[in-house]
Amino acid sequence: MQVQAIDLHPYRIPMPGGFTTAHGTFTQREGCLIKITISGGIIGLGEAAPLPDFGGATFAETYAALNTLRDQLLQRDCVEAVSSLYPLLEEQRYPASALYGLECALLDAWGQHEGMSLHTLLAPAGTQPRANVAVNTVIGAATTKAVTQAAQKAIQAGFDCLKLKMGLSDHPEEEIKRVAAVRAAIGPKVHLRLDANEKWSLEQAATILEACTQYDIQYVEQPLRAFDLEGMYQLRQRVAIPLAADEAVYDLASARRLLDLQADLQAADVLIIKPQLVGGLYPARSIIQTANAAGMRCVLTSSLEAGISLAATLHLAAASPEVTMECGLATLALLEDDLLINQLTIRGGLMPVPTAPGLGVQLDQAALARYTFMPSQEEVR
Ligand SMILES: O=C(O)CCC(=O)c1ccccc1C(=O)O
Ligand SMILES: [Mg+2]
Repeated sequence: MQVQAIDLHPYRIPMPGGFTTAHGTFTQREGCLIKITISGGIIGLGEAAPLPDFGGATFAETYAALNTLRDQLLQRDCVEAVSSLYPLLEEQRYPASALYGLECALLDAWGQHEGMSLHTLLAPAGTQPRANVAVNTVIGAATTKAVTQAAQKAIQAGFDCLKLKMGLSDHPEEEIKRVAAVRAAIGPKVHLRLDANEKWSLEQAATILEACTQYDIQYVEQPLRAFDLEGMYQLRQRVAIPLAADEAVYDLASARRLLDLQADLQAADVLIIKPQLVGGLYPARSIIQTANAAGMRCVLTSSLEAGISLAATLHLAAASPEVTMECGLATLALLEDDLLINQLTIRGGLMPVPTAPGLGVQLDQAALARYTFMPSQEEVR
C-alpha cells in the first residue's frame, strides 16, 4: 500500500445565493482536491478547503504546504503516511486543512484497499456506526418575512432542526422579534438554534438571550468574540440557553483550551467541530471523546466545502456515538455543484452515509474540470 502519486487540483466553486454570516458573505468557495494513488491503482480523495476568516490559513498557504507535503509522503506506506501527519499537526508547522485533506485521501485509499467504509473504520471498538446522520439546515435571510418563509420551507422538506443566523441587525429588539416569528412559524417541536457569529457584546447577548429563553433554543453559537472566553463564562452564569463555541474552536489547540477550562471557567456547553480547522478526522474524534468524558457535547459541521470533505465529516459523525445532536452538514446546496457523481442526499432531515468502501463517493471529473483554477506562481511555490 505504497503512496505512488499525489495530484492536486485547486477548485473555485460559485455559491449562487451566497452565505451570509455576521462576518460577511461567501460568494464562492476555494479549495484543493487531493487525489492520492496507492499501489494497485486505488485512488483516495480528499479536500483541503481552508477558512481564512475563521482562523484557518489562506488558500495560498495551504496550497504551498500541500506541495511540500506531497514530496514527504510519496513512496511511503499509506498507513504510515497517515500517522506521520499528526506530529506535524501538533507542531503547527502546516495549515490544518492541508493535513486534514491528506489524511482524508489516505484514509479513503486505505478503506478502499481494506474493502471497508470509512464510518466502519472510524467507529470505536464495540460500537455500531449509524447509517444516517440527523442534520440541521441554516437560515439567514435579510428580512423577518423571508426568514420565516425559509423556515417553513425547510420544515416541509423534512428538517427537524433549524439554525438561524443572528447578528444581522444592530437592534436587539429586531433580533428577538425574528426569533419569535420563526418559533411561531415552525411550531414547538422543531429544534431551533441561533448563530451570532461573534457579533454581540456581553450586554447585548444577555438581553437577547434572556428574551429568547421562552422560545426553547437548543443552543446559541458564538454569541461573543472568539477570544472572549471569560465573557462566555459570565454569560453562561446569566442565561439559561446553552452556549456553543464555534469561531473559538479555530484549531486543535483552541479546542483543547476550551476543554481545559471546563473544570473551573467553563466557557461553552457545546463545541462546534470542523475537521478542516482542527486538522483531521482522528483529531476531531479525540476532541469529541475528551469533551464527552468531561460532560461537554460536540456538533460536527461542514466548512462549506465540496462533497468529498463533507462526506468525510458525515462518516465521522456516523462513527461518533457521542454526537447525538443534529450536525451542520446541510450545506452542499449552497454550492453551484459538489464535485460528486452521486450527490449526497438529505431526506426527512437525515443524511444517508455512503456504504461503499472508503469515502464511498465518486469524483465528477467534468465538474472538477469546470471549477479548476490555476493558482498564481506565488501559490505554487
Ligand atoms: O453549522 C451549519 O449548519 C453549517 C456550517 C456553518 O454554518 C458554517 C460554515 C462555515 C463557516 C461558518 C459557519 C457558521 O457556523 O457560521
Ligand atoms: Mg457558527
